[in-house]
Amino acid sequence: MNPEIRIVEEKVLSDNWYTLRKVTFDYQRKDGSWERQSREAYDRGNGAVILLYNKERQKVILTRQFRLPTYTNGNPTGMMIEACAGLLDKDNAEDCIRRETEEETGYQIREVKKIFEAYMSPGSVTEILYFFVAEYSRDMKVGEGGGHADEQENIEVMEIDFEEALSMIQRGEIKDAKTIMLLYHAKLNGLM
Ligand SMILES: Nc1nc2c(ncn2[C@@H]2O[C@H](COP(=O)(O)OP(=O)(O)O[C@H]3O[C@H](CO)[C@@H](O)[C@H](O)[C@@H]3O)[C@@H](O)[C@H]2O)c(=O)[nH]1
Ligand SMILES: [Mg+2]
Repeated sequence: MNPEIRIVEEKVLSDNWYTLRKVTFDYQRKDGSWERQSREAYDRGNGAVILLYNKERQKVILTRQFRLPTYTNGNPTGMMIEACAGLLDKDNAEDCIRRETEEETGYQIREVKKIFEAYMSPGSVTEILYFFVAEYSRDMKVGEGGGHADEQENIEVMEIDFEEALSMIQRGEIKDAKTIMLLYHAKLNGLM
């Protein structure tokens, strides 16, 4: 699709849980000459994330869970506060986020609104993430949430004041990019 790129070889380096590939390609420079490059790309599929908000009570629903990669890189407890999110299976992003919301938070939401999509780590991870927002209310609570027990998710559900969530970003207590993007989107667009 891009005439300035020619894929030469794709080699799977690891396919234990997700797939790590080394891709060798020729890249045409501005002066017309070609140079050979290779890059590793980690493919763990695509995902969807959602901010649940209640305008009347000025609250948002977030989750807290252990994230091993952060534990190996400077997060002393490994715990992360994040908006509810999940990987897409074969379903579309909207069905995925409804299902994931009920599994992780226990809320059965109605209207969801897609706000944008973003590559979260374009130099190394293939994933594109679909961003949603939805209003929730107490009567939509149909279960405890917590995630899939057989997937060992152990997700804690938190209901937090919107302004407090924004302060938690400033204090470094919320350090997850997708969650920061959603909270700032809500602030910037007057969702609350
Ligand atoms: N056994 C095993 N399980 C794994 C491994 N990697 C992930 N899992 C499990 O696979 C499940 C994936 O859960 P989801 O809720 O579908 O995805 P997520 O991890 O919350 O993904 C969301 O957050 C990611 C990090 O920000 C995003 O990258 C992703 O797009 C999405 O938003 C979790 O139970 C997780 O523990 C692994 O290497 N081994
Ligand atoms: Mg999840």
